[in-house]
Amino acid sequence: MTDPIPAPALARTPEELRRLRSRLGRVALVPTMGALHSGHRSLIAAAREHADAVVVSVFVNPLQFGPGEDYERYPRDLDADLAVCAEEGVALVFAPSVEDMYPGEQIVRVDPGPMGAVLEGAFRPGFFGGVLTVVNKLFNLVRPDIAVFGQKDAQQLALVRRMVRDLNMPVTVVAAPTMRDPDNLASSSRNAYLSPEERRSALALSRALLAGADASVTGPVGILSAARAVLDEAAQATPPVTVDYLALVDAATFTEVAGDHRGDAVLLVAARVGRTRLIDNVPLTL
Ligand SMILES: Nc1ncnc2c1ncn2[C@@H]1O[C@H](COP(=O)(O)OP(=O)(O)OP(=O)(O)O)[C@@H](O)[C@H]1O
Ligand SMILES: CC(C)(CO)[C@@H](O)C(=O)[O-]
Ligand code: BAL
Repeated sequence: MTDPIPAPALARTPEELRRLRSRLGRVALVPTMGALHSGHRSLIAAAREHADAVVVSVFVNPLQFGPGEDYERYPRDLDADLAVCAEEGVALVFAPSVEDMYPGEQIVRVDPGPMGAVLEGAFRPGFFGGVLTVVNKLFNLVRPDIAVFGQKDAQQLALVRRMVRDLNMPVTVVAAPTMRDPDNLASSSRNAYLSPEERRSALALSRALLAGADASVTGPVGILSAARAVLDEAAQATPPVTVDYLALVDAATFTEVAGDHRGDAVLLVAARVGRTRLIDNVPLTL
């Protein structure tokens, strides 16, 4: 018989967190909104490589959701998340209530600057201010040495890196590559919203990125037109894929690249299928 998997310690309040955190040495934090999947498992595995103990936060942050977004229906299942964390050898799960994270009005917020106003920031006004504010709060509460973020949310990762640099935060940011389901759809908690037909249409996102990456020797114009051709076809599918943006940006600044760009870039797509909004990206070296 195999030994039972030890359950991670669970902190529901900042006070419980403080007490339990003090017993851990070098900590790697994996911030999440729960509904843990293989993408989160890979972040936890990366975190294990860098520290004595892994702390996972599970918090659906109301500050980063706009009106009409899916805050209310976002999947929440703490017991399932704790089971995943136990399997992955997580030492401590921090799952605070909204009241504990925001006991009064959150007046002071982190300003993400111009990089937070484009792409995801343009389609979700206030989103990155909400993300960076809660990440800052989580850093102050957990006091991690390392924090692991997924490349899947590429603009979020770039902005967290920039916040840590610009505000001299004593945290090392580690990036983990995007995990994909067997059909190549980027793993995401929001995939659970998709019907089988919507999921079939949604596969156009990864196909478009692959077409763009395959055209990388042709430069930015060729990359974007190869990806656009796949998305144009998907716009006619049933159910249709409605693109919010397709962009090729500098990996550090998130400004759109010109024809003579050399260096690290990211090809990004955001699109809606039915009521579900999905994002995906592929890093490229031009
Ligand atoms: N497929 C993935 N591969 C690698 N990292 C991922 C993947 N999906 C999410 N992450 C990372 O996990 C962390 C927590 O993300 P989150 O809990 O929002 O998951 P999510 O599945 O992206 O959810 P959503 O559906 O809300 O976008 C983030 O750093 C995010 O980039
Ligand atoms: C980083 C994060 C946990 C902040 O709420 C969230 O934006 C996410 O899950 O990517
Ligand atoms: N995965 C980023 C969090 C969000 O979409 O709200």
